[in-house]
Amino acid sequence: MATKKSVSSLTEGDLKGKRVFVRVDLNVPLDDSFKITDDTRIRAAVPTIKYLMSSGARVILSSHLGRPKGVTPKFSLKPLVPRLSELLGIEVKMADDCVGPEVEKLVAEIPEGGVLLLENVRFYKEEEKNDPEFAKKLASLADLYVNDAFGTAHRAHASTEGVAKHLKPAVAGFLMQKELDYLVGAISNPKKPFAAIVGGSKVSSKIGVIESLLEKVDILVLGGGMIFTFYKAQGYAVGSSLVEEDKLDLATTLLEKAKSKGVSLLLPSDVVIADKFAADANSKIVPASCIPDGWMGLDIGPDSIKSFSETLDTTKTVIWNGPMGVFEFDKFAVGTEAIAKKLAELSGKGVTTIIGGGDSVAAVEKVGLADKMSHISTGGGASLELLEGKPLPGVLALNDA
Ligand SMILES: Nc1ncnc2c1ncn2[C@@H]1O[C@H](COP(=O)(O)OP(=O)(O)O)[C@@H](O)[C@H]1O
Ligand SMILES: O=C(OP(=O)(O)O)[C@H](O)COP(=O)(O)O
Repeated sequence: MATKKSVSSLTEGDLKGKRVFVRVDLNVPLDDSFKITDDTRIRAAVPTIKYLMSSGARVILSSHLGRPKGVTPKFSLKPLVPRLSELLGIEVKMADDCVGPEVEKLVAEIPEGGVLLLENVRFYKEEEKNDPEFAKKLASLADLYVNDAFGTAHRAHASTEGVAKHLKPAVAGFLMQKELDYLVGAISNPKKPFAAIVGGSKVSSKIGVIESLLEKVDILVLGGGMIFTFYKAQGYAVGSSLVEEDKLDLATTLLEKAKSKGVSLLLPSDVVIADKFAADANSKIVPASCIPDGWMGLDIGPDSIKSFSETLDTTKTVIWNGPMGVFEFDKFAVGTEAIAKKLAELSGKGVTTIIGGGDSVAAVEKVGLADKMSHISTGGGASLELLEGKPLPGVLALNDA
């Protein structure tokens, strides 16, 4: 992807008094009483908004929340207003809609440096359809466009893609820029040795990532549920571990590919097995090659942690996507937590550590090490697509630098 124009290239002269449509990803988790349980994405959106505010722009914020089918009060963005106001240090106004005369009136009232949050853009089915007329309506609210919604950049929707065709300039926000710098920049031009750690439940959901990373890394460490498909392909006994029977040939091909490319591929040498898929399951540690019938592997074992750690000690860049085990159960979170701690330690020694979204981020946050990493992505699906080498529609639509 060509380098895109950044909001940082816009001066006060470009922004003062201008209406700026800013697509952010405020898709944060809310509990049953609409309390925000993780505000990371709101905090991540702040630098761009503050930059625009301090340049005297009139800021129109647009986001989705969840996957509503039509207007659904429980997916309203209203519960986010207090936290957003607190972080920005001003009273953020909220519109009940995202297009139409009422919204136009509220937009006209935004003072220089003020912020208006539009209601959930997915209340309109036209958003996900990238309907050109709807995109035009959104665009008609503003003079220029900033896309800072990295988490939604893999979607070609009206507010992430269509709207960019109608507003000039259409630029990347600071968060978008940072995500691209790390997930594209650091990976296409890494300090070597460069290692990738890929885990998670299934090999089928990570094929594209593994294949793409095999072209770039020196070391590939595999963990999580996907390893059992690799073991079974090698003829090991896997008990009742998670196996994708239709991906056995693929696993063999990936192992061969790693070999032919000179990539050092590490699978765990021992695993923690359980007699049922439950937090209170009985567990024991066994060599990875002999899991008894009726038992399933739910984490990597201590020898694997040791050898993975020793290998990671030799690296200068590490990217991690997907947990090493069922980290949601404390008993099987040890491997994932050990990797998180290892990466935090390596960051302190100058190694670039990138956490590529999804559950690995949740795992790093669970152990309180998020601020120790070089970069933690705010996008699960988006970071996976980037790592697979796919261009993101929300980025493609922006003006070239
Ligand atoms: N050995 C395992 N058996 C079954 N599920 C596993 C195992 N290891 C990890 N998982 C599960 O994988 C899930 C995350 O997988 P995935 O969605 O592919 O990762 P990510 O969200 O990081 O991309 C977690 O819910 C975790 O419990
Ligand atoms: O939370 C999101 O994606 P993610 O869970 O893959 O990080 C984004 O807000 C995109 O949401 P979507 O997958 O409903 O388009």
